[in-house]
Amino acid sequence: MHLLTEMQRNLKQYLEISELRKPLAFMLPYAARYWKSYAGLVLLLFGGIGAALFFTWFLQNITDAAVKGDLGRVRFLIIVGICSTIVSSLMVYANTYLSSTAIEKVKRDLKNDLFAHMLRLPTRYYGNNHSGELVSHLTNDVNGIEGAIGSSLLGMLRLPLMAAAAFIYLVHINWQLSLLCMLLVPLSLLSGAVLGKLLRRNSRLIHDHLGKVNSFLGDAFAGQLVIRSFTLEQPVYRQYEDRNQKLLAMELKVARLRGWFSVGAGAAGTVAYLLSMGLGAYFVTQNSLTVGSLLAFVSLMQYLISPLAGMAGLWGGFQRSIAAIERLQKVMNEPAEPHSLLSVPASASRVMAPSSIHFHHVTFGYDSSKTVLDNFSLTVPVGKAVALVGPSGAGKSTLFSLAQRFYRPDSGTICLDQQPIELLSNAELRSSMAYVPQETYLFAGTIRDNIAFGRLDASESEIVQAAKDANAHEFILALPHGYDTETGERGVKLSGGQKQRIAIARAVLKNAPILLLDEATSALDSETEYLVQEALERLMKNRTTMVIAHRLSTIQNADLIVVMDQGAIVEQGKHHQLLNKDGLYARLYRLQFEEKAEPVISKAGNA
Ligand SMILES: Nc1ncnc2c1ncn2[C@@H]1O[C@H](COP(=O)(O)OP(=O)(O)OP(=O)(O)O)[C@@H](O)[C@H]1O
Repeated sequence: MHLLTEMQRNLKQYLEISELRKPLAFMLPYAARYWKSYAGLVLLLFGGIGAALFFTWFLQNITDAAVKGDLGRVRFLIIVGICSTIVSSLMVYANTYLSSTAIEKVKRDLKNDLFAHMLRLPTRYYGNNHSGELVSHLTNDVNGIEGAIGSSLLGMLRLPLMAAAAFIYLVHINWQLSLLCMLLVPLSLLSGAVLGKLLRRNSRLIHDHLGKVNSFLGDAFAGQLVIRSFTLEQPVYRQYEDRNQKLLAMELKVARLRGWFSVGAGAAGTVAYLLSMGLGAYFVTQNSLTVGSLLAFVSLMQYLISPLAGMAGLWGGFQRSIAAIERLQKVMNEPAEPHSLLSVPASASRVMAPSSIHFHHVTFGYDSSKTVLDNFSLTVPVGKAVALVGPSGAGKSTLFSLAQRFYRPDSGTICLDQQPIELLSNAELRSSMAYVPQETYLFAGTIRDNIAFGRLDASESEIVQAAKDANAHEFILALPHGYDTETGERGVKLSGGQKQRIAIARAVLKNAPILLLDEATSALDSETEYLVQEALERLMKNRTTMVIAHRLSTIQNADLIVVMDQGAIVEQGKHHQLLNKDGLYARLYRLQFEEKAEPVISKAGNA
């Protein structure tokens, strides 16, 4: 008894049934939505088996009728054969159509769910995973599931059913010959199990590698200007070539595995075929088997042998799909944000009244090894502008990320007025803030679309007004198609100053009571700088504003300047107070002043 359960456990492990359970359970609800198509496919599967048996019967009978010279029966059988060929062709069409519909619909649903889930994943996840890898999940992996929910799965269902039906028919024709076929069963189970394990492991490696190649390509295209200006085309091409070569080597390994399996399965089938032919011919000479029965037997053997040889392909496709599903499951199992933008209906995202922002004893680090903000406290009063200044890495941008809850503090609280932001949904929190980033990201689309991201239901006149307030209207009208001008991927067609004003227009349109402004570091010509500055001052009016200032000349009118260093406030006050203090602010200010002065001196020296 103990030995039996032990054997059972070993066999289970070998066939990896338990490992298959989770990925298949994950796919089941998706497939279940299209149960009608699948039910149709199962019916067609039985229809297909019936057709195979029918054609065997047909072969047996037409041969025997021909041997007996019974022309009337031959004629009748030919008519029956033509009719059944028409029916079986229709079944092939229905099978192709139904399986494609079911598979494509499941893929669509899975992509939608996956993307929705990805949108809800915490910011940290995006920091740890390359965008190319994420795209790979939505493309390579989703396309890779086909084997587990489509052709391979149905093929694998068909194989044992067909084998069982053929076996019953074979026993009916001649039981001694049928025993020969039994040899094939353990052989196919064993080789399938071994091959499955190897194929799945290799397929997982291939999917992982594909994800990395996608990430590499994403970088290569996003950074193409860097590649060109540093003439990195050759080394980048070589790296791609290497990765592609590695992929080829992996694919060839899988091909070799499948090839060996086909050889083994084919050889086993041929031996069984030759044996049954030889033995069958002997039975015919002994008159214990008719010629028709022998032909029927041989044809049935083909139904058994060819799927067995094809099993390498089916099993390979199936295992490859399981590896893809496992990768998708990993993403879907990542915990999503609890207060999700997507889980809140749009109507709930109301614009809040002007409020103050309070950081109470906030401590935070992106990872446990390094504290970025240490017991940080700051109040930004209603309608006032607080400028954050400090050396690179002081933690200024981190404050913005925490205020928008892209990350959560390790300890301490952040409040709008007296309300901790933890009590607000993402929609409530983020609709009360407009963020103008240092680098404006322009999505592919028109200028109008890009401004409308500030508020999707804005009218044309509101969009134009926002552009006017952002000092962007004039330059937009001067573009070839005005507001309909395509900005192109990554907004390559606009200058830095123009992009900034589009970002300001977005913020104007959003009309949020709190403004988070990350001032651009890149220097603008004085006219553009004036236009940007004027637009910003208009935007800041009557809003609670936090501004990260890189150019200290622009924040001299701020209500409060907070100087940060290594995650803590080291000084605060008005511009002149801080200059008089002669501390870090005064040093940074002098540094910028000298930086500006230096080229002038060196130019003068050269002259
Ligand atoms: N996504 C992130 N993951 C891990 N560490 C990060 C991340 N973003 C920032 N850091 C680290 O946190 C620290 C503070 O960065 P932060 O961007 O807040 O500084 P900053 O004052 O805004 O600098 P800068 O003026 O250069 O933008 C730095 O040491 C930085 O390396």
